[in-house]
Amino acid sequence: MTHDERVLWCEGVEYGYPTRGESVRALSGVALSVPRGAITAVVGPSGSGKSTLLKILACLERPEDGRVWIDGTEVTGLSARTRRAMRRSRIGYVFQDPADNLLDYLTVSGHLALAARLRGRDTGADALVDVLGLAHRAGHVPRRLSGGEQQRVALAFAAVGSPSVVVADEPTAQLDRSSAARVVEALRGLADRGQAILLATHDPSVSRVADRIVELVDGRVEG
Ligand SMILES: Nc1ncnc2c1ncn2[C@@H]1O[C@H](COP(=O)(O)OP(=O)(O)OP(=O)(O)O)[C@@H](O)[C@H]1O
Repeated sequence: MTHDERVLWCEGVEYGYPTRGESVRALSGVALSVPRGAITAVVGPSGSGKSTLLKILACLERPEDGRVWIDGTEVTGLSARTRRAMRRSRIGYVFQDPADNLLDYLTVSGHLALAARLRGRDTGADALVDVLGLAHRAGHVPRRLSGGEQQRVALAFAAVGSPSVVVADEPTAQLDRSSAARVVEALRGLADRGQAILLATHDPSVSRVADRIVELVDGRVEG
């Protein structure tokens, strides 16, 4: 990967969770780059640090040490307010549970309009609805949608306005096989349109379509 292709990267990331007595080391010296137009999958055993790494890269947590860059800006030292603004405009985040991603009272189109307003741009919202196979669901609220459709709405919400990166933590974990397959297709469609995607997964059907695999073991990148 050339340096021009990467939109998000980190070096020397360290993180530990304070617990009574001693801290649980979750990440040690992690370096990673995420290029545009590709799916980067973080894989590894349960507890290896995948979710922690995604939260740090998405500016939801600060690392204890190490640095993170988004579009060439080093974000670890920025104020909480600037980090929030960075997150809103440059990062789309998809949580594992569809219920955590959507608002009960908003339709699919309502979600896309809200995402465009929050991000300050609405480029491609209509095309996203098509790419993600949601056109026939535009007027529906989440409870009228299947879990897989809800995750595709969450992906659309995350991708409106083409943020620098869409980050998805185990996006298929709560889905059956065929719904998961549609979500995987949707992720591929977004990447093929140039979107950078970073995800964590246990699901081989997801890691199979990834362009790059990063394996974490005990908080370190393998290999
Ligand atoms: N809030 C917390 N307090 C204390 N320890 C935590 C906390 N969250 C995570 N950890 C620990 O940090 C390590 C990394 O956890 P993390 O959730 O990042 O792993 P993961 O690879 O995403 O796991 P999974 O695949 O099970 O979701 C684990 O040892 C975990 O027990």
